[in-house]
Amino acid sequence: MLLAIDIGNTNIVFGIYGQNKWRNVWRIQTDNKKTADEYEVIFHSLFDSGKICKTDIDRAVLSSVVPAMNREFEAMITNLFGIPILIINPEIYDHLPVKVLNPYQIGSDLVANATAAYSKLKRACLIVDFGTALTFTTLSDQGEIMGVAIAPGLQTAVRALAGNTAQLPNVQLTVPPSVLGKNTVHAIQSGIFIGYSGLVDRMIERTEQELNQKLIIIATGGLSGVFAKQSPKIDLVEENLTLDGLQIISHLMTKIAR
Ligand SMILES: Nc1ncnc2c1ncn2[C@@H]1O[C@H](COP(=O)(O)OP(=O)(O)O)[C@@H](O)[C@H]1O
Ligand SMILES: CC(C)(COP(=O)(O)O)[C@@H](O)C(=O)NCCC(=O)O
Ligand SMILES: [K+]
Repeated sequence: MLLAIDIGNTNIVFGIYGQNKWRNVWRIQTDNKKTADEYEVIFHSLFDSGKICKTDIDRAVLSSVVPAMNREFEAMITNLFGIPILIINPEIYDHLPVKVLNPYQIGSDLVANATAAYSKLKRACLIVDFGTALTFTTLSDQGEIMGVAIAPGLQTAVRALAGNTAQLPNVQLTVPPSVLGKNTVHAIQSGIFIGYSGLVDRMIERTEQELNQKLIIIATGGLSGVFAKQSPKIDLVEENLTLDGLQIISHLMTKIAR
């Protein structure tokens, strides 16, 4: 079975894939102060509670957009499983079904997302990833990554407001009852949630205009489920898109190595 790990700026998502499905998926906080030993304890206890036998895992694949954590994770995987690790990096991009035009200036999570989306759809699409950053990655019918747009994620925007003002609190991101906030919490929820739905719609419209074609819109990332419910332009929500991409890349690279 495969262990796939996606280190994002807020969360580390990892899963075990075997017999064509994700058997378990976990989400833990990203903390670059934790050591390999500490992550080993966390992985060990989650595997135990998921009744996953360590010896059943024979391959690992890792995407990280927090480079400072890579060494600890490599050490952790080696200590815990003693198996080979594939780290997603520009040197393998030539082997992928998607074409990466600027390999050194794109996050490996976005490449994994693109690989999963294009492998599933085989046509032009736009991936909206609601993570720490809100990213838009567009693929052509031929699988070329046509471009990326990056905005602050919703929670990041809320944190920035709370951090840079004396009187605004951190609020939970839910849909407000009205655009006209009647208290501080609703006012922020309105500005962020309704404001961002305009941002997302505009990015989709503008991308479709510039490419002069309709795109399939896929949402992923922490807040995709909450957001997609009130956004008619989003066609699909794929919670595990990044992990799916990692699984596909691992499968491909294992075949090539044989
Ligand atoms: N299951 C969830 N339900 C609702 N919000 C979530 C969930 N998981 C993450 N989030 C929120 O989504 C944001 C981060 O999303 P995530 O995709 O985990 O980010 P990253 O990939 O940058 O680590 C955070 O604001 C977090 O609070
Ligand atoms: C855009 C991102 C910050 C998104 O990260 P996330 O929100 O998933 O934590 C990440 O993909 C990244 O760090 N990309 C590097 C982009 C570049 O080198 O141009
Ligand atoms: K991510």
